[in-house]
Formats: sequence, structure tokens, C-alpha cells
Amino acid sequence: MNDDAAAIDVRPITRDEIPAWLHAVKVGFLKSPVVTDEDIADRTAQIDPSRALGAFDGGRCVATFRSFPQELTAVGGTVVPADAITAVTVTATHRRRGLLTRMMRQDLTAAKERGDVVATLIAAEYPIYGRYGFGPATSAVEWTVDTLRTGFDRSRPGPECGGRIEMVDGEEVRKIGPELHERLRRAQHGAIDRDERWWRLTTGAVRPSHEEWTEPFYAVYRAPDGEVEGLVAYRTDGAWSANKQPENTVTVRWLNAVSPAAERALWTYLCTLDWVTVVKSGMRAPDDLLPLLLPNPRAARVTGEGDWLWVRVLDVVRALEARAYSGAGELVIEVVDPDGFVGGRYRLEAGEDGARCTATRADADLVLGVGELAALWLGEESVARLAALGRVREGRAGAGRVADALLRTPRRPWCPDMF
Ligand SMILES: CC(=O)SCCNC(=O)CCNC(=O)[C@H](O)C(C)(C)COP(=O)(O)OP(=O)(O)OC[C@H]1O[C@@H](n2cnc3c(N)ncnc32)[C@H](O)[C@@H]1OP(=O)(O)O
Repeated sequence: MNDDAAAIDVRPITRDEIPAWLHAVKVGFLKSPVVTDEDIADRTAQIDPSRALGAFDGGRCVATFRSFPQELTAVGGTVVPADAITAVTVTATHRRRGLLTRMMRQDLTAAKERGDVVATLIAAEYPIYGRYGFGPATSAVEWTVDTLRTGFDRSRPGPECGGRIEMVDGEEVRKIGPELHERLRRAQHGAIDRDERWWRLTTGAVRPSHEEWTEPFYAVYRAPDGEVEGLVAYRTDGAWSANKQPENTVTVRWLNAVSPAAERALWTYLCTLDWVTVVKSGMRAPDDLLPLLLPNPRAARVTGEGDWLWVRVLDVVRALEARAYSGAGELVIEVVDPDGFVGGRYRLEAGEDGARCTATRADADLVLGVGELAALWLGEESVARLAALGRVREGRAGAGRVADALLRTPRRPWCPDMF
């Protein structure tokens, strides 16, 4: 650190500093730097100042970093405590002087001391977080559907098997959404919890000043017994062609379904709406059922894709013991962690009823970086692919195959949320 950088104080903010800190977040994210009284009231109720770091240069806030408690679902449905990181900014005038590195170090050290199993974030740019031990642990795909080519029978759009779809308003979404999402996220590895503010934000009950609000449509799917099994929020653009053909695009903000019937019913509903010629799915799991549930899957093409949730393992023993495995086997894994949080050798004894993980001095069967461990932990990557890239090394011939057999998951991980 040079003298200039050392003079900058990096510390948790006070409640009184929240407005200046919010201003710095907006500056860092290139949003119009206006902070309204409503923003301040909303965020003061939300933010725990002891977990909001600021860097102060002569009293001016020039960098921001915030973390909050989160629950992340591991493979098999066990939930682990996570340190969720957000609002990471360094004002353009103060970049590349090590401020992010200092804030990250403070936060990860506190998270490790607190007993969080992992840290999580959604990376603005791919190259930022690998150096801190994060690895891309889930990815997401957006499909654009040409609804006139799906092969659906528009004259019979209704849900099959006696289920039904109803339109609801935001108030109703705030009542029925949280329970539905609880079911979804506990069954989906890679998913995270949502707090009450998430539901107020998504329904316009809270409106940050930098976002324009247009009331969306909400549709709920009820199974034949009346139970809510799916909910979708979407907007339309009201487009028509010059010769009076309706050409609306539906953009899905989020779609939560806890049964395949609900998933099929909601996508069919969206793809058979009169006036609508295009449906944009929003970011979904890479193995989402959407394309294959269309009679003609070629009507859906991928129009967006990328890494999504990044994970930094802070406790290898609890991370590996929390997840389920697809067989029984034993491996000694050496985790390389230059930052010193979790480096070492671990013996994993996995079985279909659970796993045991202990520190060991035995020779390593596999050697990998802590970021690679994150990419494998939720089932996003395979050892075979990472070994081909030279990022996992076998200490014992055939160990990679054993690891892949244990770690593979029937469905890909998915985090439906952004934070
Ligand atoms: C979870 C979230 O909130 S994601 C949002 C992240 N924020 C943004 O993208 C907003 C715009 N960018 C920024 O505010 C800043 O550039 C940040 C926060 C990304 C980086 O902050 P800085 O204080 O400049 O980072 P710092 O100086 O600690 O950099 C450490 C290292 O990372 C590298 N690095 C930092 N940012 C980037 C980047 N965007 N791309 C590539 N490398 C980067 C630096 O070059 C440096 O490398 P070195 O150690 O080899 O010299």
C-alpha cells in the first residue's frame, strides 16, 4: 500500500453516514447521484451499518462494500449460512489503489470468524473476484421464444389436468409469494432466501429513485386442489406493427414454480397470450425445462447467458458435509488458498446418507484452488473439464473420475435472484 492509500480509512459506517454512503454507491455504479429522502428511509431500515464498509478520504466516502446474512441451499437441500456481498464500489478517482482488496479482506475475515460457511456475490465483471478465492458456482440462461412457432394450440391454451391460472395484484403476491419461494429455494441447490423487502421491491411497494416503475402483471398457478404452485411476474411492451398486427413482447421478471405442472402451465400461458409474438424468459437455470416443453423447441433460442452466483468457501469441512453426494466414496482433497482462509488437505468420506470431512496429512488425490472448489461444490462444473484446463490436478490416477461420480447432480444449480 502506498502512503496515499494508507491515509484512506476503511471502516464500518455509522447510521448518520448512510446518505453519503448511498451517494457513493450511486457514483460507483454510474447511476444519477441523487439520493432521495425515500431512498434514505428505505435503506436506513434495511442496512446494518456494522456490515457496511466505507472508505473515507478526508471525510469523503470514496468506496463502499456491504454484506448481509443469507441462506444458500447446498446440493440435497441443506441450507448453509452465507456472507452475501453487495454494493461493492470504488469511486473512479480512487480505483486500483487496493481499496477493494482491503474491504474484501475485512469482510471475509469477519465472516469466517462469525462462522459463515461461504461468501456469495453476483459479479459485475468476470475478472474481479477470482483473486479473492471466489469461483463461478451457478450460471443462467435467457431464452427468447417466437410464440407463433412453438406449436402450441392457441385455441386451447388452458392448463391441463384441472389446474387453473388467475391474475393477482402486488398485494396478493406479497401474501402468497414468500411461502411459494420458500418451497422453491429449499428444493433448489444454488438458491437463496428472500427477505420481506425483496417482495415489497418486486411489487413496487418500495421504489428506489434510480428505477422507473411500471406495474407488471402477475399470474398464479393453482393445482387442482387449490394449492399455489407457481407465480409469474411479467411486463409487456404494447408493440404493434405498421400494418396493425399486434407484436407484443412479454418480458418475464421472475417465474417461480414448485412443480413441473406449474412450470408447464405458466410457460404455456405466456406463450399463447393473444397479441404476444415474443416471450423473453428472464435469466433461468441452464437446464430449465422451457425449450423442451414447447412442441417445437427450436422456437426458443438462447439470447443471454453467463456466470451468475459466485461462491467463496470459508469452511471446507462444513461445506462438504452440508451437501449430498450421488454415491459412496473417499477422497483426499488439497485446497490451495493463497489468502489463508481454508487451505489444507481434507479427507472426504461420502455416502448416500451423508458425508464426513476431516483435516488430514495424507497424500492428496486431487489438488485444486479454492475457486475451483466453489465451481464444483454446487455441481456447476466437472472435475474432468477443470482438469482439462489444468486447474485441477490428480495426485492419484482416476481420482477425478471418482470425484465427478460423487459430485454430479441430476439438475444444474440455479440462483433465481440478484442481490
Ligand atoms: C458484488 C458487487 O457489488 S459487483 C460490483 C463491482 N463494482 C463495479 O463493477 C463498479 C465499478 N468498478 C469499481 O468500483 C472498482 O473498479 C472495483 C470495485 C471493481 C475494483 O476496486 P479497486 O479498488 O480498483 O480494486 P483494487 O485496487 O483493490 O484491485 C485489486 C486487483 O484487482 C484488479 N481489478 C480490480 N478491478 C478490476 C476489474 N474491473 N477488472 C480487472 N481487474 C480488476 C486490480 O487491477 C488489482 O490487481 P493487482 O492486485 O494485480 O494490481
